[in-house]
Amino acid sequence: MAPTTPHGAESAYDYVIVGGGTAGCVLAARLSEDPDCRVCVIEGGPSDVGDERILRLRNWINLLGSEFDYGYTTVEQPRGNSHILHSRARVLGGCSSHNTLISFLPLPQDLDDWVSRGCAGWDPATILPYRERLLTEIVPVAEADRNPIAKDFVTAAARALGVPVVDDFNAEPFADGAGFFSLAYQPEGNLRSSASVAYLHPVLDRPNLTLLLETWAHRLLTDESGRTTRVAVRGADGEPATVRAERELLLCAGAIDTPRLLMLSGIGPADDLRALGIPGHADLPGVGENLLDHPESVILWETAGPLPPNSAMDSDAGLFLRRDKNQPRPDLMFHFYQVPFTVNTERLGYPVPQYGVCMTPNVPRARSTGRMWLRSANPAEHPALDFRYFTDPEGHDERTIVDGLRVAREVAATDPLRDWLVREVAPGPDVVSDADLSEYGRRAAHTVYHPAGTCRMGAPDDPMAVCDPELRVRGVEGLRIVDASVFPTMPTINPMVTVLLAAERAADLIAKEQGARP
Ligand SMILES: Cc1cc2nc3c(=O)[nH]c(=O)nc-3n(C[C@H](O)[C@H](O)[C@H](O)COP(=O)(O)OP(=O)(O)OC[C@H]3O[C@@H](n4cnc5c(N)ncnc54)[C@H](O)[C@@H]3O)c2cc1C
Repeated sequence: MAPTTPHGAESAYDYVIVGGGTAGCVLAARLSEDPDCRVCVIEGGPSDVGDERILRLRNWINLLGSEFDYGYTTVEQPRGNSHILHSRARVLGGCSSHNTLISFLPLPQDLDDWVSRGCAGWDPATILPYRERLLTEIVPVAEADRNPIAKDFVTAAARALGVPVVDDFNAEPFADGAGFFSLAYQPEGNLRSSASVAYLHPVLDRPNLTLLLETWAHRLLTDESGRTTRVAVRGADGEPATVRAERELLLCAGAIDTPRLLMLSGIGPADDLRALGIPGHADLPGVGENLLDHPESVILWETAGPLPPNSAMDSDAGLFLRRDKNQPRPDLMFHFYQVPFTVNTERLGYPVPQYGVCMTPNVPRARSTGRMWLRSANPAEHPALDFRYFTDPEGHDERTIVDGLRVAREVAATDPLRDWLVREVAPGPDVVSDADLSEYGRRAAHTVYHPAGTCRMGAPDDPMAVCDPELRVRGVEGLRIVDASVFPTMPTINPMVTVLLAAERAADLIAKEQGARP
């Protein structure tokens, strides 16, 4: 932890937010509602304002691996796929400017899990009412975007599996069901209602809100009193500078970059950091641990010809299933893609059909957890990510994928979906045994792009908790984390709305604490 100011100017604000992503945009908008409160956002990527490539939801797939993607890779995954590109958005709005904007409230039991992990104040009765505050426009996929084959997938899934057709997954907690998703978008024009569009665009002219774009935070610094309130950045012009928070520094850099920044600043597992020559500031062994994700696999069919063209973002419908009917929550989830997603099957040698669809069964509450760590003290070097996919000793995650591939075939064999499909391309009808389905499913696996948990919150006596339930970093004064890294466990559903709710709550926690100060 370098206590000195690097070359370049130091500017000061009340709150400094590192990362203008999903959570960062919410916090920036909420904290700057008070005109006397000076808020600065440090964002590594460019603005999304007026950029059609970002703002048009259906272009999301073209952003994968683009200039707007940090493009993390993993260490070898002996039981999974070592070739996954872990996309993380480099643009204002963060992953909400890149993702498919599927919007689910967390299920009440997902939040109960957090409370049982020592996260007081994150119970459903406290958190779910924040939905009323969300500024993102969340609506079920519009009728005009409902492709006939996706409709037939929903009908076939409900018929084959005996689950209800769900009109609005956010109307009430659900146990299982098939249906079109709700998306944070404006169907007219296919425009994103990302955290950036919904929260920041309307308030960009606030004089008390400063955005430092294309600016990379690479180390946290202490001030004269020992509080961690300053951050060393490299600006768009390549020049070093320092930004100081007079009230609090808020880390919103996401589940990969928040722990990365902490570790580069000497906040993390002390022995590991010392071995890299990084002076220790706070020994927090949980930083980088508990790397969570939703792993998925893929099953691919060729269709007779081109499909009707309408869609919101090519994966508009899905399915939740309970294999264990004694449980209140689904334990298997599917996205239905009306395009062939072949990035992993092609690498395994399967043909790429000109016209096709796929289903991607995923593991909603995976039991394999991973970790990430720094490879060196060089802030430019990507950290090592080890998701340890499919390594849980009970084999739960692998079993879920095998069951998912079989369930997918049942749905595909059911009217009215059946008539659209010419043949199963991958893994192909000859792959039927548990062992063969597992081998294929794990090698063709992908991520649903939901890393979380790497700075988890927890009870004061939990040695692996990085922050307390009010999101303050333990043993480090002046620093709070607000992003997907604080999740103690993975919610069953796609997590963006959970991040938005967490950021709304964080804004309240910060305001309350500020109000309590003399
Ligand atoms: C392709 C894709 C599809 C997805 N689809 C869905 C979906 O449909 N529904 C859903 O619920 N979830 C989806 N997700 C996941 C969801 O988008 C994320 O979980 C969520 O947006 C994470 O929010 P966050 O605030 O934690 O981080 P982010 O939104 O990633 O924000 C982090 C921000 O910090 C900035 N940053 C990072 N490091 C630094 C630094 N050192 N200095 C300055 N700035 C920095 C980044 O540029 C970024 O803007 C998807 C994700 C991806 C990538």
